[in-house]
Amino acid sequence: MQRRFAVIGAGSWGTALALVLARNGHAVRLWGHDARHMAGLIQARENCRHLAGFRFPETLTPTADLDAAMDDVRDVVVVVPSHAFAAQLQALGRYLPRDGRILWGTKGLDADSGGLLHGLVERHLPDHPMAVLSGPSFAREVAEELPTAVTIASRDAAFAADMAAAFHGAGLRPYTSNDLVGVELGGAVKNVLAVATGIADGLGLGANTRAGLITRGLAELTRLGIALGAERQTFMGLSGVGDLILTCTDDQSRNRRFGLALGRGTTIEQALTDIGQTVEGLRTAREVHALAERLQVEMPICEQVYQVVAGHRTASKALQILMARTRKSEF
Ligand SMILES: NC(=O)C1=CN([C@@H]2O[C@H](COP(=O)(O)OP(=O)(O)OC[C@H]3O[C@@H](n4cnc5c(N)ncnc54)[C@H](O)[C@@H]3O)[C@@H](O)[C@H]2O)C=CC1
Ligand SMILES: O=C(CO)COP(=O)(O)O
Repeated sequence: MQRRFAVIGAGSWGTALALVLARNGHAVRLWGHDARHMAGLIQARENCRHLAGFRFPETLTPTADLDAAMDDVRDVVVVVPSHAFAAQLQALGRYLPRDGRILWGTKGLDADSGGLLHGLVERHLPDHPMAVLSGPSFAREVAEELPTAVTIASRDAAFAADMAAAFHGAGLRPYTSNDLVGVELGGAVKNVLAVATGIADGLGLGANTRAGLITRGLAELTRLGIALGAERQTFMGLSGVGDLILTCTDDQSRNRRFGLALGRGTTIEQALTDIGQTVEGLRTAREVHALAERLQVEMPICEQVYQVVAGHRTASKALQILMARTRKSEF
């Protein structure tokens, strides 16, 4: 069934998700806060040009006007960076109808409380069905319709199934889950671990180091998840080990490239400027550090990433500390 969607956030991921929905025949309004960027998209559509190299579907309407984007819309897809998530939900509050439903593609934690993003949805848009879409999915590959599998998690199984049907197409296969916490957490923490593996590769360490960091990173992600009430098996799925492998091993990842730059001795500011896009892992490293401390969960790799990005430690010193930790049983 064709429906109307508002996609809020016209960066690479919001644009890719809007393309998926529009190609599936849904009427999609893509809203972005950057008026100049949106004017370019509107003009491209009017002139029947392409959107970031992709044919502009008839069903996709870009706009910088939130009133127009939200007019008569029930299903909202929020894809702004995590630092803007709370403010964006507040702005949406006055538009969302009583039966409105929210899905987000943002991967990160709440910048203020360090909590998961569903807590913000519960606070700002209470009593609306909500879901997160996460998993190994570089925006460009999704826009190119290269086969991609993701997870849509919601405590409302009917909503997850409905959203999975809306996004399902030639290039995107969504699975469903009821483990909202586990799926959200995997998407947030993998960014910190991608910075870690990037740092190691930037230092010129080998394939053994990378595989060790990914595996032990998965162990600490799982520990934190269980402390937060997630299900262990979620971390063996697409939003856990799947996204971890993708982001830690492929240079399309901005978080991995950020780590690579730090490992090679580039400053944080220069690395961010060179990447020129959202690097969630920087902020999330601080939030995971605080969360792990609060819950008394041992997360040595994330902790060392935090120490490096906070400027307390060099990358090579952080690696030395990890290797010298007290020996312990693997499981
Ligand atoms: N690019 C990707 O492959 C994927 C990204 N994500 C997640 O999606 C989220 C968005 O990332 P991208 O689209 O890739 O980032 P991006 O860097 O491509 O775009 C970010 C967009 O957010 C907008 N923005 C910045 N500050 C804002 C604010 N205060 N209010 C509203 N909009 C604001 C910018 O104008 C820009 O359009 C992140 O949490 C990221 O981790 C998730 C899966 C894949
Ligand atoms: O989340 C992503 C792929 O699943 C994108 O990762 P980066 O933000 O590191 O580019």
